[in-house]
Amino acid sequence: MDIVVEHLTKRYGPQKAVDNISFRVKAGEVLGFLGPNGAGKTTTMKVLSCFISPEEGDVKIGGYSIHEHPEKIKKHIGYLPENNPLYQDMNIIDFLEFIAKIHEIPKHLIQERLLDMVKVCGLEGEKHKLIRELSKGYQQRVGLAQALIHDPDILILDEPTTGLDPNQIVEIRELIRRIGKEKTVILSSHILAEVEATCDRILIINNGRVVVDGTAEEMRKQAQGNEILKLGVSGGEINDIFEKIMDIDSVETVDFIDFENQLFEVQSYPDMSSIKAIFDTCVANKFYITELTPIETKLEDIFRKLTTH
Ligand SMILES: Nc1ncnc2c1ncn2[C@@H]1O[C@H](COP(=O)(O)OP(=O)(O)OP(=O)(O)O)[C@@H](O)[C@H]1O
Repeated sequence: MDIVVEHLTKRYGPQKAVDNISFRVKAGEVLGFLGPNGAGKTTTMKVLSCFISPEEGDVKIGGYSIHEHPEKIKKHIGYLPENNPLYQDMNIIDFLEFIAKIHEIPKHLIQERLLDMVKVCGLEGEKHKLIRELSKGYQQRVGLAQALIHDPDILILDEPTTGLDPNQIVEIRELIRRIGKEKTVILSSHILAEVEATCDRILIINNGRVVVDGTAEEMRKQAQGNEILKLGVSGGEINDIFEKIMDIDSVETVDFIDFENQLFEVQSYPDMSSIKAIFDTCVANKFYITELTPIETKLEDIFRKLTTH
């Protein structure tokens, strides 16, 4: 099921929490919704899940508009809200049964669905425990199970790994990746590595507006520009090495990184690579290379550049 968001605006009083955003998610895609605190991620997810209405714009899910068919849309959406509110005094099975009834799953199918969810979300060992007795990671699994119980085509997960320890984070990410093979998923986070590890595509929002829409690879390419290399050279005097590298036609700048270890940062002219010429120059001058590695623009740097005011 495709999601089409068109010119969406949501205000809280005078503040535009979401400001004229448009994007699409194709069926089967896992989209990472990334932005700093207060960017408008939760607000957008609540609109998509039909919990709040926008002032302007529309969202079409499988062709249905949120304005005209919110009830139809809700049947196709599984939503895991931020902070995952659960009924603490129910055990897992009773809680999931309660949610299944809310979704009006036919009585004769409920038992099968419950067992399915317990299996998919890895809850077998804990299924008779009260929710308040569960670790945070297991509570998050219960949250995923409640979002999935009516077998929705679309899963909307608001910061699903917040508050988990590193092992739990890896487990929940793996679970999401597995689920993402069969469903369209939108996942919000303010952690870049998380989105990169789990998602096919990344949408960065800031101050309620979309600032980037693409794959991690595309973002890197866009920001990369010129080739930048970290170069270590020995077997010669440092200023001599500096000059010989600077003499290479494709080299635009050479900077010292570490004088003692003879490390340089070498930047080439646009669309040029200096790797072969550096190698040839070192051989011709009887220098030897101790290190030659491309310096990648970190996604964190791109994110910071795009989202700091
Ligand atoms: N119910 C509300 N009433 C008033 N303002 C709100 C309400 N909900 C959100 N806001 C404001 O709208 C803006 C966007 O909030 P939102 O929760 O959508 O951001 P977010 O990207 O999910 O942030 P976070 O990563 O911190 O959860 C914020 O400035 C927030 O204070």
